Amino acid sequence: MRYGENVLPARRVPSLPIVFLRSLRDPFTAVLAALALVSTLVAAWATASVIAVLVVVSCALRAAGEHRADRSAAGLRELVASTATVLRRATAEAAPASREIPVGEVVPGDVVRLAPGDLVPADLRLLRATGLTMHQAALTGESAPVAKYPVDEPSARSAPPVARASPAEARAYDRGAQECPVESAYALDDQDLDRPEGCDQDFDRPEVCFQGSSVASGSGTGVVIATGADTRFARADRLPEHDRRTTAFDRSVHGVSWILIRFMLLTPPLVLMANAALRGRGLETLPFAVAVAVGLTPEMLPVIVTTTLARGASALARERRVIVKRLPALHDLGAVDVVCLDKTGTLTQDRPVLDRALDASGTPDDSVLHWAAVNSLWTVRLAELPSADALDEALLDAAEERFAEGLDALEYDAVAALPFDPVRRLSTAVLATPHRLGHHTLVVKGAVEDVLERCLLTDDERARTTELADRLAADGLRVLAVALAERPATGRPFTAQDERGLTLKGLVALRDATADTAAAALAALADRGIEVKVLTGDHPGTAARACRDLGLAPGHVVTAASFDALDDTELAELADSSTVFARCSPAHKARLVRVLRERGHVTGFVGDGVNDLPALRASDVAICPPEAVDVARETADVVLAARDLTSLDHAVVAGRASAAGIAGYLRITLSSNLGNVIAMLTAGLLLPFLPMLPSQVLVQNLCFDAAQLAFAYERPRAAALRLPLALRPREVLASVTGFGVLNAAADLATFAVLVWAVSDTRAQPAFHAGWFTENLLTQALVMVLLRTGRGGGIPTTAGVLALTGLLLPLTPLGPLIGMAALPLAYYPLLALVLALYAAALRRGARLARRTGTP
Ligand SMILES: Nc1ncnc2c1ncn2[C@@H]1O[C@H](COP(=O)(O)OP(=O)(O)OP(=O)(O)O)[C@@H](O)[C@H]1O
Repeated sequence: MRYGENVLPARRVPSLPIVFLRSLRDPFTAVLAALALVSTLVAAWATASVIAVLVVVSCALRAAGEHRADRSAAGLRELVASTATVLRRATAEAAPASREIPVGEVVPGDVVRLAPGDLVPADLRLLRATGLTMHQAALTGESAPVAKYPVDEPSARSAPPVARASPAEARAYDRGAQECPVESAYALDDQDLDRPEGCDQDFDRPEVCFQGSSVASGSGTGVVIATGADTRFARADRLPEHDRRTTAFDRSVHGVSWILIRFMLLTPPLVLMANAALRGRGLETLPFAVAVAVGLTPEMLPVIVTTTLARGASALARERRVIVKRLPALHDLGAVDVVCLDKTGTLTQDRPVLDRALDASGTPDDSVLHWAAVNSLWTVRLAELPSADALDEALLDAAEERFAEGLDALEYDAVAALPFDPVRRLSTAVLATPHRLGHHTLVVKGAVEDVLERCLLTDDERARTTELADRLAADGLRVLAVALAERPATGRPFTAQDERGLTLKGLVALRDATADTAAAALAALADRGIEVKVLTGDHPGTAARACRDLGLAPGHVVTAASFDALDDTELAELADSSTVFARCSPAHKARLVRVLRERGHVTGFVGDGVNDLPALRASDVAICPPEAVDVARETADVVLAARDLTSLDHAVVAGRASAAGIAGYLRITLSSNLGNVIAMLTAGLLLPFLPMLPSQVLVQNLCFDAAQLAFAYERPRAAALRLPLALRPREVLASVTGFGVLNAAADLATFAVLVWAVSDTRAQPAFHAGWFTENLLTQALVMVLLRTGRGGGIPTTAGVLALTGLLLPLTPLGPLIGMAALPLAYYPLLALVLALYAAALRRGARLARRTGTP
């Protein structure tokens, strides 16, 4: 292949060595490496080597897990990858035809068609455009859509953003495919290939659509000028930081990690100072201080997190056909307590059929359908949309059926079109008025309020039409108003300003059935303690009726215009207490999601259209059905199973299972580690010698870490799946501190036993062995008694850990790391301490379950 595959270099799955090197950048690893360095500097070779082993083992495990996860995520992404619509000839003689091809197969010279919601598959120079606006936020950071239009001279940047087709172009539409100058290709000229270098202002070029951007509205046709690594996106050395919001995962797992890292960094100086002040010890305690800090680290956290999430995601894909594209999103799904959904295409099928066409007085009138269909036909044709949107398609189907001449009844000489745009909620076609030379007819259709606002009507007429539309909407119908206007032909391009002083023609009402699985899905979400909110661009009446039909009480429906004046705090309150929000623009939907998140809700958003894009980006978890437009699928973290909204419930359950696994691991590891650290510090100050040698602390750590890998294979209990599971660092740490203190009490009781049993406190090796054994036994107990799930072989693993604790000091390895056999009298007393500890742990775990503490 001459140009290679059209894939961004960054999109390729990184190789194992690269993933390994990347895992070294983990903050825990960095701190461990720093501690190993400190140990090396003071020639504490044993400590340094054990830490190095810990680092290598945890990084290798993590890299293997991540590499597997990356590969399977790439495989899963592939399943929902977007395609591009190109014009190609099958053979050199054949006529060019429009076809969908994988984005990777796009080559320079291909002619690509763009429609709302499409991702730009490569860098394109526009040949034609109609009302085309692009989201370029990924390239420029600018969130408002920018207009794109072809210019004769690529350098002529002052051309206005027109939404116009020349009459010749319009008439030639049907011949367009035959005339299109393609082979697989369009003859690229030097100017195309001479792409300007370097400066970001390239992105301002109106005639070029850049890979990395997506179509906000309108349509266009362009020739590919660069693919893969040659695109401006791939070559840009400075792109704006992708402002991915901080998600629930960042706040919980990362939040806990950073608190721990601060503790780890503080521990060595504190241990040194305390030992110096109270025991007069000097730098010789440094290896011990380092070991204590290492003892606090949950080294396996990244491994457990990656493995748990990757296993959850691949099971979800296999069993439920739900694709999780960004692994931490699975954890976030478990924490979601509010799900916002758009209505059309998510709760309804988005396969509307015409119900009736009425004039302004409510009398059936086929001419209203005629003009609505004329608008649909010409906005779709002139905009060269690869496919009509569902409302337009329904109107065209109805017209074909209703009028004897079928679609021929709609043939006019069309001049221009302003395609539908979810912000304006209108579409306009401009026709050469038949038999009136020099006059144009504007045919406007759209949301009732927006069309009426542009019509010449008395207050009475306006009120009557609004009432009629409300009645139709309350019946669950989707209502569009149709209006006309005649204008003298001026030769200047048509703009939105021309849609004024219209004459109302009437209303068309369409029926859209609710999605088959929507009612069951809403009930399942409510059962799981998730609040559902509907955010739609549609009429409040239609939205309320659809919700009622699905068993969701709409309450008072809030319209977007009514909350524009509210500040964020007021809106957050309103958003919290209301269920349905109608007439929302894309920005309204995003604002609602944002204020809900700022109020502390973990918010998922399910949407399928371009109008949902800002809200998808603003949410904690962006979710879409597989039929969603390209850019929604690209933005989404989770793509649901085809036509099955109940798969959202399965995804939530899988999310809660992973979050519960991670929470369980954190509680067990951290409480155990914290207990050990508190006990060691206290004992260190009371004893004339170190309570454990650094190498012993680290070996014990290694054994515990290895045992904990079992947590990645645990299944949660049903109780853990009942409610949203948000890990809040403060709550996690409070519960960890409680169990940690309990653990430290058991350790210190053992310390007392040891002082008694190993009567000669100078018999350090026996003392160390006693404490080593007790530590691993208490850790085994914690694993069994504090776990929140089932399976995963935890009891067996805990058994092996306990045996290691009992037997290791007796093996040749014992003396090697400074341990000796213990007197037999120690064991019954140790059993007593453990029994008391187990009883206290049970009570604590019951209490934590009752109070819902993680
Ligand atoms: N092709 C179209 N031509 C003219 N008007 C349209 C067209 N499509 C939608 N509308 C009008 O614009 C309104 C808003 O459309 P938008 O696509 O933003 O949301 P929606 O499809 O109604 O609902 P949701 O936000 O739930 O997907 C619609 O309710 C309808 O009145």
